[in-house]
Amino acid sequence: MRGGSHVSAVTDATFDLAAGECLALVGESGCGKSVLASALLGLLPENAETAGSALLGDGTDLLTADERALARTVRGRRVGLVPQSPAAHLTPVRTVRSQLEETVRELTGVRRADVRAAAEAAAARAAFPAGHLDRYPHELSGGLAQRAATALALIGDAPLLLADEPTTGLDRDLVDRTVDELRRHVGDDRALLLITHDLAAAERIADRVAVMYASRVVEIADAPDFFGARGPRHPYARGLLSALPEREFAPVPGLPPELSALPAGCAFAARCERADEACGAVPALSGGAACHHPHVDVLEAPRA
Ligand SMILES: Nc1ncnc2c1ncn2[C@@H]1O[C@H](COP(=O)(O)OP(=O)(O)OP(=O)(O)O)[C@@H](O)[C@H]1O
Ligand code: NI
Repeated sequence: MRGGSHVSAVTDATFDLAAGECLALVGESGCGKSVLASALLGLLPENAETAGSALLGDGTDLLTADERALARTVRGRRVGLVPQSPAAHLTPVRTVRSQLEETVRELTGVRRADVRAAAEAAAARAAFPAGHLDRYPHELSGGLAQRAATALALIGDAPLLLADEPTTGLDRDLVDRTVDELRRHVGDDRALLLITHDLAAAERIADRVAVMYASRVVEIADAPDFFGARGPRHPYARGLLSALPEREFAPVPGLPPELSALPAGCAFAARCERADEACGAVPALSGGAACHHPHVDVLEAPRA
């Protein structure tokens, strides 16, 4: 892509997401999480190549649907997005109130007389202070822009909501409040894909966890298993969890490979104490982990 080189940003990502469910997608910076979200919105750059499919419940394939259909019937309506860089998604020349009201008019059947109140209610859901509604995006802190973007994304009540790092720049209380609100959005009949670095936020609201490493989904697990005594199966996922301050606070040694120069076999092998010659071949995702030597024991040091 950039400079003519080819980046495999997402490979072998297979998962499903049912109504009523929250899946947290976690993994280090640059592993391909946001590219995956872009693919699910039909927002990949023109020169991107895709293979496979990303199906909505009615069979619409988000990877092949034409741009007009995506813009008219999918984005915002059936697939909502809390973008990773909200500042870039807010319209610079319009106040937050005016953007919220426009989205209410576009995506809901609210009567004209009630648009203002509906916009204010959306702001309140995302803990965006009413006193800042008449500000322009450049007058907002990062955390406030984040909350404005979350408020906008909640308005359409989309059956699938993608939240790409929705808690960046928020302190712990607001993180909890924001993810709880996103979880409420799911209810019984909507789904949430929460992309996050914040494993505590994932533990708080996710039903399942998908771990991405160097463009691949390397583990999918039920959240209570993943965070509980059983622990993750994949050595990388175990390492991510152990790196948490409230656990062992020991980072995974080494760095992930460049996605433009992925090794032939398991991309984690170079950092993995379990690696052997079997790892020269890419492991398939089976039994919840893409690993030749998954952990089958329980975590040695369960949480205090
Ligand atoms: N438009 C693009 N052109 C070329 N490469 C890109 C493009 N967008 C993303 N990439 C590359 O794809 C890879 C995955 O990027 P992505 O933004 O999905 O990572 P991420 O997991 O979301 O990271 P972060 O946690 O930092 O947001 C990176 O190597 C990035 O440089
Ligand atoms: Ni990202």
